[in-house]
Amino acid sequence: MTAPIENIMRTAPVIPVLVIDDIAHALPLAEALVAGGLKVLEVTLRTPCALEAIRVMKQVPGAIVGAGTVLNPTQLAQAIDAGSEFIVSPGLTPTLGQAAVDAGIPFLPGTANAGDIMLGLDLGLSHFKFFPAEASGGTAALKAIAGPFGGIRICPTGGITLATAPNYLALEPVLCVGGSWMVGKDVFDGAKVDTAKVTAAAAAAAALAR
Ligand SMILES: O=C(O)C(=O)C[C@H](O)[C@H](O)COP(=O)(O)O
Repeated sequence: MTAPIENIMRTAPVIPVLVIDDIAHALPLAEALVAGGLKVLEVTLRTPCALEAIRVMKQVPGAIVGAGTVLNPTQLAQAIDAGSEFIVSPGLTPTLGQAAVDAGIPFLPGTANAGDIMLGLDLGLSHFKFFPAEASGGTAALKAIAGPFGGIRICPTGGITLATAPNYLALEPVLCVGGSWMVGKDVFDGAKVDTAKVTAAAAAAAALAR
């Protein structure tokens, strides 16, 4: 069975947010990230091969593969069918939230304000993505928004880098951060992936302290 979302968030300090344009990238990319210590992989449903990429990446020993950019119950069902072990969304709607709760799958919905978090609490959720973290005001906004909600745990995502991640990871409600910085466009050359470069960037991210 799927692990609760808190266990997933505590697995590594950083969740790579991946956009897979070429299915040939899926396996080497997942292997390189896991080799660097980033085992939790979020595959965004932004590309035609995303669901297939989830299936492929799940073959990598140690990888915990989930779907990102899940917008509605239809995509939720597709993501679960592909074997996703957790679900991430950019925002939270009552329909998606209820469907995720009913499915019993670990779920990290996007929130950007107190109302979003209150909707999640009403659904019985306690773990949230804070998105878009930098554009929404960064650590100052996160601290202010999380303030009234004692028990919640947060994964900020959006505009975070290796240099800024520690500022978020130092905050009490933050269990991990999400980001795409460790897989730059420059690691792809046609179907090939510069796995050494990805593993090195992943290792730097995995070494961040919480
Ligand atoms: O697609 C989604 O569901 C999202 O929520 C967006 C991603 O989380 C960000 O695009 C990652 O942020 P960057 O590290 O700034 O690239």
